[in-house]
Amino acid sequence: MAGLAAAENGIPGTPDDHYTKPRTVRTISLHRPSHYVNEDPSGILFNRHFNKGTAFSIDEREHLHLTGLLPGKTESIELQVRRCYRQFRNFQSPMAKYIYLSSLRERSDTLFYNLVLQNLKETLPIIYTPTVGQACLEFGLNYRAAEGMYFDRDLRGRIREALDNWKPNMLDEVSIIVVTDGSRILGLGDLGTCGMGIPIGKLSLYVAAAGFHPATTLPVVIDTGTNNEALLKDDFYLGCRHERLANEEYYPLVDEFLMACVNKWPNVLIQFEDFSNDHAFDLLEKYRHKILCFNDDIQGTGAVIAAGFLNAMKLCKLPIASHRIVFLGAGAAGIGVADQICALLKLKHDIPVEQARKMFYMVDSKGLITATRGDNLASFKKPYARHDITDSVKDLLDVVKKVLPTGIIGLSGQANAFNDEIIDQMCQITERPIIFPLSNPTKNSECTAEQAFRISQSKCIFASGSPFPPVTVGETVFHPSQGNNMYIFPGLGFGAWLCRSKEVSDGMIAVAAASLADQVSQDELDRGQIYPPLENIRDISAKIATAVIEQAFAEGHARIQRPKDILTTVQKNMYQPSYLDYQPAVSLDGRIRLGSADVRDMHSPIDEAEINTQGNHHLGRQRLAGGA
Ligand SMILES: NC(=O)C1=CN([C@@H]2O[C@H](COP(=O)(O)OP(=O)(O)OC[C@H]3O[C@@H](n4cnc5c(N)ncnc54)[C@H](OP(=O)(O)O)[C@@H]3O)[C@@H](O)[C@H]2O)C=CC1
Ligand SMILES: CC(=O)C(=O)O
Ligand SMILES: [Mg+2]
Repeated sequence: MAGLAAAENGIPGTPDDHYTKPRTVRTISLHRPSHYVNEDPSGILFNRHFNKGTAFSIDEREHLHLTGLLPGKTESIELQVRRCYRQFRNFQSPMAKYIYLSSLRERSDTLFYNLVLQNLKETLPIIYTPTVGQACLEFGLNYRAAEGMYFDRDLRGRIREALDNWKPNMLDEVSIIVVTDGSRILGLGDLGTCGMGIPIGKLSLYVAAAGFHPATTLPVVIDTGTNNEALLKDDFYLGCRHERLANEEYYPLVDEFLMACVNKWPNVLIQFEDFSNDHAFDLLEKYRHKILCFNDDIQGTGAVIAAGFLNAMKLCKLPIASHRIVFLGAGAAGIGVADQICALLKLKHDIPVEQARKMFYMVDSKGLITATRGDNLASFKKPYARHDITDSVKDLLDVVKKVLPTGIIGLSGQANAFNDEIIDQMCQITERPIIFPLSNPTKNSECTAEQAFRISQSKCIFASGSPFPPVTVGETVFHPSQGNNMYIFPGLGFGAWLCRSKEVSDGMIAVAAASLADQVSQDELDRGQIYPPLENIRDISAKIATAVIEQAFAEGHARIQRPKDILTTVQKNMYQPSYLDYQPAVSLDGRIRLGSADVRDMHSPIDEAEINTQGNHHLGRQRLAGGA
């Protein structure tokens, strides 16, 4: 107790001191335990960022006034994780597992992220696609605890004020926001406020895969209504009960939200997620050069699939110019992917964008997109309208027969659209067809991995949006690749945020894609893998973040001093889920001192902030100090 008080009172560095001696850093770990000691002794047991549960040592229990509140045995985190894993395994259904993991995250993010990172293969399909889709569908029914923030038209004019309520940790700092309006959740359509599961899930990946600190993440739903009749009639639906706002009300609400966020947290990265394409492209265009933001469905997906496609082309062994690719789905993701493939071919092979575009044949709900189709084409589709085909082709099989593609990419949300006949047709056209059914969740996938490998006699080069189990054909077991934006957005976002980039530029996205593509070894390629193993996601993200930061410097967007070794700096700044040590000041002092402040912001007000170079539990702290 005395030790904690001493730490609180001055060593090493009071808030004032911080500004004059920027290389000493104070962290929340010094502030918060004493807060609990002084004001709410047992509160630390209920704070997800600080709770250690049975891992509190006897000394800590004394210091923190927890004596008697826990069973006598002090446990290691390893044992705690083993128990959690057993509990996790005991739940039978994916939804029960999802609810269990959500409650674990509410109890202790350290335990949650240890469990997730040690068991990625089992936990990712629960916290992310496909189970997160079901969690969204059941969001109202399963709602348990407040998480994230909601903004609706009744808050117009007061959003900035409402943001001040976001102090889940008494820490007034947010580094990353994932925001949706719930209008296109995975391939499940308009789920209104139930879409909150997606920002929560994506942010869990930002922490697990890239190392954002969980206490600085904020999931948001802008509740602009829903046109989902079933939800509007559902007693448990938690959103506003009105149809979706017309643009006159919609845009001012979203604009106010974005401006309020940037005003409150000038360094924040904002990721747009699952906005329907009538707003997604416009919002991105309006804000991409003004604030640090990107749209994951358009740009993140684009980069991931471009990387996988580049590797798939290596396996096909066809000249690049001979590829013809049919897209089923010409929405946010379809167009985003086509754009990023063009960008990557330019970067890696110097192929002009206009030439690369000619590879693509886009099919939407009305059929093949041609310049003469006669409908009012959305502006984002126009660059891909075919000028060389004038007849109307509606059916996908007919498109395949006409175009004779070397690959088909599904981003339509239409389950089973790649039926046996279509896959068979692809196999007659080319030796190794590229088959990417990328729609999520699993039940919306355009085909299954089993179908694709069976019908193509394992010749296809396959990637799906949601994970499929291994497929055995004859004696051989194939491990289907997962082409999901989760490979890119954590590293892209972390790199952009860490170097305090002014924007997420096209160049930064292209190098992120190139970095991902380059991380697949020849051995993995030979086994048909077009993405690196997901188990290495932290290393993958660190390398992507490094490439992104290099590019941000090259383009003049970065606003920190250039670190000597960018990869090391990235790695040092990644949150590691380990417990804080709540010992008296002497040991705290040793643990928190900043080794070398090689990442420093160069302008006010950020220039007062430490970007921590020890990673782990330390947060940017200018707000803590009551600063700017
Ligand atoms: N693997 C991954 O990482 C990602 C996967 N996705 C998945 O991609 C899917 C689409 O997402 P997104 O692009 O944002 O959605 P959009 O609504 O923007 O686009 C959907 C597209 O599919 C077309 N479409 C709908 N029904 C049919 C049909 N019956 N036949 C042919 N085309 C059809 C639409 O046509 P029209 O334009 O005429 O309406 C539209 O072009 C979702 O399932 C989503 O989960 C998305 C992002 C990332
Ligand atoms: C993965 C993703 O972002 C989507 O399906 O929308
Ligand atoms: Mg999405």
